[in-house]
Amino acid sequence: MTDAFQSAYQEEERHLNKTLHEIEQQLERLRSVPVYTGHDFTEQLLEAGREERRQSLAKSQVQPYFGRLDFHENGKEQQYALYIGKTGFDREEAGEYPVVIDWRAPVASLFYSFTGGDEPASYEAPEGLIEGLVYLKRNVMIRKQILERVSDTYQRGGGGPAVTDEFLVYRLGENKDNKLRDIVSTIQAEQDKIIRAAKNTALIIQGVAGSGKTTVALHRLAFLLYQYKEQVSADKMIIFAPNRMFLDYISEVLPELGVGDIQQRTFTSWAQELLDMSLTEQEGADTLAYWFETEPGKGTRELSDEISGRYKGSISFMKLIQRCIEQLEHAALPDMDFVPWEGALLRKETIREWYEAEYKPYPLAKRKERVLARMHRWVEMELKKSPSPAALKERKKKASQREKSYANQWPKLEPLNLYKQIFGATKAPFWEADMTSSIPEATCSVARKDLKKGLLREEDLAPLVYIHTLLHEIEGEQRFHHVVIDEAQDFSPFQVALLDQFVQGHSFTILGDLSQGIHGYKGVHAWEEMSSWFDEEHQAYFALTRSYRSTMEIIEFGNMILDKGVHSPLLAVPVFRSGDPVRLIPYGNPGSSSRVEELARALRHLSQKGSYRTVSILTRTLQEARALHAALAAEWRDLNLIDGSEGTYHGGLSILPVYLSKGLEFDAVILADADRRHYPEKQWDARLMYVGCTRALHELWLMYEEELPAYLGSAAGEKGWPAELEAL
Ligand SMILES: Nc1ncnc2c1ncn2[C@@H]1O[C@H](COP(=O)(O)OP(=O)(O)OP(=O)(O)O)[C@@H](O)[C@H]1O
Repeated sequence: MTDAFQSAYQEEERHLNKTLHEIEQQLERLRSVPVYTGHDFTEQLLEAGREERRQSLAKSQVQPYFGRLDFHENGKEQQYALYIGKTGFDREEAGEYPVVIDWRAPVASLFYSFTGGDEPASYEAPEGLIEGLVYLKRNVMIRKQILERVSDTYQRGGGGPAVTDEFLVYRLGENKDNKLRDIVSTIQAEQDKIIRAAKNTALIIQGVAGSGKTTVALHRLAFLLYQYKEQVSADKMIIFAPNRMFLDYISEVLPELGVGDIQQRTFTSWAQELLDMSLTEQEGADTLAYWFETEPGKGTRELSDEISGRYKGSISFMKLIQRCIEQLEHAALPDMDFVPWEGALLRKETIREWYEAEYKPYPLAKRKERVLARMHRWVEMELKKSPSPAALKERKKKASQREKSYANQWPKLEPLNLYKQIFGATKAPFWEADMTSSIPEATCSVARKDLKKGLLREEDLAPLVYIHTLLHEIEGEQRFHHVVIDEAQDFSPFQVALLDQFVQGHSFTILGDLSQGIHGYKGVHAWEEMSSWFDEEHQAYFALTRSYRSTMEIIEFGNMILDKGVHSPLLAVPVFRSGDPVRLIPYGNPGSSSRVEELARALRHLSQKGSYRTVSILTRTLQEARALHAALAAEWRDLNLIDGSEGTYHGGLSILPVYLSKGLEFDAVILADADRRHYPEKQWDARLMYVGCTRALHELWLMYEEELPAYLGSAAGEKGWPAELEAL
């Protein structure tokens, strides 16, 4: 330990003790106030405030802060050491700065945006731009009140490189369990810009695998809740993610950041709830099986824009639906007078006047409701003119029947029914026949058959919800303050445009990676397909190119697949963290007779190695994952098979098909059957291979039969088993 380091450590230890003492004193004072349980509203509010502080201080007591920035603001007499933590708290007596500053506060942005250099640094405060000089940037790692590590990334006049990544590299080298974690202590400048971007913008973030997209989006939610507390509330924010297991995987980050109540859904479950209908569980599984469970040697199916998922997800289909509903609005009103009984007449011109002028601003279902209600009121007024009780009774009866039959003349305003009409699965009398002629014939005939059988697909949900919104109003409680879409490359432009109707101020965080777009049969192939929906001034595009998940060796290997297989220019820039070489191991090692035995051998080795907590075998298909799991289950009772139906990710040892591994990460990955037969040289197969390889944090082994795909030909990996296993 150098002297400088020792004195820094001692200084921080003293500061930590002082801070813990301050927290303890504040907590003691709060605890000494008896808890108020009475009915006085003001007292109740005060009690709620005290309880909030008690909880937040109790949290701070475990790890009060993680960073320090010494800053000399222009015009101030002296520099201050600003300590930054997950939650801030003030001194009880007035002071220049709080004891700990919340990481989301404007001044804390300096801690993230400052990347070294002796020039003045600045941050945007509510009162304007604040400038000054940074003297020290320090990471302080405290676990359970114990100071474990002090690491300076910048010291004014320190000579060496402006900012080193030593602390970041240390954090990235840790092993991972079954949950994604917060990164407040090491947020990077390019990530911080996204987290702090203005609320009312549709942010589209293209980020390479492992660039922190998911993590950054979650931190952004915590930031928006802090920065715009008056305008947004957690229960009005929603995260859309691909499946329930992924939602479970990311479920710890927000609570770690002190944020609760944010809705986390799949698009399917949200849409089904809104429509009050359900798809069969089987539908999702069938779609995945159709696209991914192909025979070895065949590779993924060919894609084109004629594919029904692509068409049904397009803005042109959305516009077609809009035109159909507009025509329906023109044609919906029955073209007839209303005669509740002989001798009484409500002229069609009068009814049309209500429908087309007075109720025009309302959506169709409401217009219909209003017209019928007004007609009923008119009937009641007319009934009052009845000459006798007997006539009144007779007229009432007739009027009621005729009101019913008049209402039946209106079209059924029911989304599924109208949707069927669009594809000709039932008669479509309310719009012109050529209205739907632009739907590709293949899409139309498949949809017609499906709908006649009562089969709905995931791709039908956005159109159905859209029809629902055109017919009915979007209720206040259905609106969002902010929407996050993770894995957005698998979303359609239609889905985004639909959600735009539900969110205020185009407030979106849309994140994904085109190179990982393995669901090309429904997702976007270029971000312009989505961004074109938003006006220039309502959108911003960010590209994250640094990858934090994997070692340099794995990232470089992934880049080769991107370049030669996916043909993507979006290569990843590694953080300088070196590890073991990527291994390329052909099956057929002498002494080992089968593929299963060799995969077992690899799993045995990696699961016993070091302190890896998560190791996975990725297969090309679910069928292969099932068979392998059955073969290995006797040796590993705790080996999890992930088949897409589960709601929880358990970590530990897993076997899963590669297409279900998206978004997850593992300390070590064994990519089974990484050969040409399983991954032919097609762009979509190369994407699957890319997704699989980029799941690994520290170690990646590819095992294969015969030949590797050509794009791995010049692979910068090491061939064969590691020396210690080779010798066995
Ligand atoms: N600034 C950072 N400091 C420390 N760790 C980071 C940082 N940014 C990202 N990470 C880590 O990198 C890993 C990848 O993050 P995340 O899953 O959010 O990336 P992603 O871009 O969504 O990945 P993918 O698209 O491959 O699923 C996680 O383990 C995350 O904790």
